[in-house]
Amino acid sequence: MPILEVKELRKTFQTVVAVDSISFSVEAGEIFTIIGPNGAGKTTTLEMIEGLQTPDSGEIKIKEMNWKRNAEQIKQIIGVQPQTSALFDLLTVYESLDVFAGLYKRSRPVEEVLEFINLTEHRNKRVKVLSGGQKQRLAIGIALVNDPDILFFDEPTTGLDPQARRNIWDIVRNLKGLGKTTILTTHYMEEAEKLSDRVCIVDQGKIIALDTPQNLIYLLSQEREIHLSFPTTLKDVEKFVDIVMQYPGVTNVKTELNTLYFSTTNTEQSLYELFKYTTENQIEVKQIGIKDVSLEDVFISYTGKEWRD
Ligand SMILES: Nc1ncnc2c1ncn2[C@@H]1O[C@H](COP(=O)(O)OP(=O)(O)OP(=O)(O)O)[C@@H](O)[C@H]1O
Repeated sequence: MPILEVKELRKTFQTVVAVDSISFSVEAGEIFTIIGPNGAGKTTTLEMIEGLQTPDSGEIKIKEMNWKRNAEQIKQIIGVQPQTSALFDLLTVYESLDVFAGLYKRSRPVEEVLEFINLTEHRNKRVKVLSGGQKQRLAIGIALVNDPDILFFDEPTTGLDPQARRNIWDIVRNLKGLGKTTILTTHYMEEAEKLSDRVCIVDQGKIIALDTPQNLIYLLSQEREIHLSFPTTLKDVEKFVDIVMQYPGVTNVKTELNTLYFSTTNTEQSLYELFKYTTENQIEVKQIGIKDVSLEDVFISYTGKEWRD
């Protein structure tokens, strides 16, 4: 049974349709990422699930409960990361966690949360002197104080440098290790690809694709772009191009200086044939490159437009 089910969720603001009939379900223990460009409807979707906004229509079930009937029980089992701007500058890290822990019936010891978000050594620092990454980790800590089953993080890594971003990824992965479910939003394709079990791509309030990152990429295309460089200019270039064209699945063969480029839907067989040929003809290969399809290519393929990060 899914831990979260969302059916036909819809929300409009005056003339803007922010969320347009969105449905999905999330299994316990998943890292589920909602990704989309600015204004796609990610925050509105998340806030409706968190009970912070009321949908115009649609259904939200969290562990078979709903906000109308079971608001108090739901609040005990979810954790929502606040915006870092909502933290109190003058409180220390420890005090910030302690204040929030006091709001719940069941809470985790603050020391444990500090350890989990790797802020133990900064426990007595005031919020205002923390770095951006430390503030985000503290905000995640606040979401953890009631030891929730489901966590909601809205763009937890926006604006952070690569190392600070990776520290947040580690926390999310550790939460998965504890069996927690995390639903997060992001602008970063790489983050969705590396971190998530499943990715829901939204654009203009609608889901345009939902699957594991691997499947999304695989379904789009099995085609790869391959290039091979040689130490010297190839002899009989035209003959070579003709031979490569005959390999199964190969299209778009071209050469430029000492490099051969082609696309193939059968990477393994094409490379096997190619290396057989270069070996038999004693052609030395200097470098080989294979370009993978990324989630960004998936977005462009579904929407026909560039990803606006
Ligand atoms: N309170 C509001 N009043 C009016 N329009 C709103 C309100 N909240 C959101 N919108 C509009 O709804 C649409 C979806 O906004 P939302 O914040 O959910 O998108 P988002 O994907 O989270 O974007 P971002 O990545 O920029 O945070 C946008 O067009 C936005 O301008």
